[in-house]
Amino acid sequence: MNILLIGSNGAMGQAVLQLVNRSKTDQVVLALQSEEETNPNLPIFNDFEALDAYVSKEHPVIDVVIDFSSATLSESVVNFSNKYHLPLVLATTGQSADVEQLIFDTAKTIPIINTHNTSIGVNVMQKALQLLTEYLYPLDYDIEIIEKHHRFKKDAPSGTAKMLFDSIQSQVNEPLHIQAGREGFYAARPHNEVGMHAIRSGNIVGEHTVIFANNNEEIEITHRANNRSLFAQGALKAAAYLTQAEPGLYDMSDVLDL
Ligand SMILES: NC(=O)C1=CN([C@@H]2O[C@H](COP(=O)(O)OP(=O)(O)OC[C@H]3O[C@@H](n4cnc5c(N)ncnc54)[C@H](O)[C@@H]3O)[C@@H](O)[C@H]2O)C=CC1
Ligand SMILES: O=C(O)C1=N[C@H](C(=O)O)C[C@H](O)C1
Repeated sequence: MNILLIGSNGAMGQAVLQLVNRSKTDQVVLALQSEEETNPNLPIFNDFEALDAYVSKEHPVIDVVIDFSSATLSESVVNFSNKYHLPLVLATTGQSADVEQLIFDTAKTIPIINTHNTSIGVNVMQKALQLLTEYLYPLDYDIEIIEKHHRFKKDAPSGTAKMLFDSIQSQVNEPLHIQAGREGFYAARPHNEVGMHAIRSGNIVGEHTVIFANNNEEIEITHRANNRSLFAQGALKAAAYLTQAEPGLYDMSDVLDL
């Protein structure tokens, strides 16, 4: 696969490059990042205007776009991919509702995976959460989500925490309310509240815990990412899947056949 990598010198961009460098079949052929860098083997751009000018003039062969950058770029990433009919793995987190709508609309013309977590573990954990919620929420168990990440993470709560919430909500017939952190004195916790707590510290790669508890017992289910290569591996799997896919909005359960 020929990959256009958005966010190439970031923590995740570097993890993707390391993995691709060991591959016999995949290569990053173009890159975009905010920092200037000259690489004789890889054209690197700092904005979409320059990237667009190059692509429209040189017509490089690109099979897929992988984006691990910033939510501030997502609109441009989606519009660029659409303009050149390129499948898109959108792995960046923190998009606004407007951009989510743009992603939904654009997936009518190109294949898109919009996922906040490309790991196998988190995607299987979502299935486990659905089962736990189905049985325990009606029995009055409280549900809380705790996520922990490195000090450089810009968005909170994490995209994965929101995905886990969506899995829980999918099994409940009433609207759940996200309570982002807690402070001060207020009335008792309503049953349909899901607390969401974001820890930022050191170089924690990424950890997500969901607690189900009543007066007598607690169940905790935790996913801990020990390194970033698992996210890069998932993104490459997703990219390969999209190169064979019709236009549409897909998720990792399609890629992993869950
Ligand atoms: N879906 C998943 O499995 C995962 C998603 N992520 C998400 O990926 C994103 C990136 O994470 P990290 O690599 O840790 O961040 P980072 O801060 O280390 O890297 C960000 C990259 O985006 C580029 N960038 C940012 N703003 C830009 C701009 N205005 N113009 C051009 N380039 C720009 C930077 O130059 C850098 O290359 C975050 O949204 C994070 O939440 C991270 C890990 C896994
Ligand atoms: O920013 C990160 O690092 C991560 N972001 C993703 C998220 O917001 O869920 C996934 C992973 O936990 C790492």
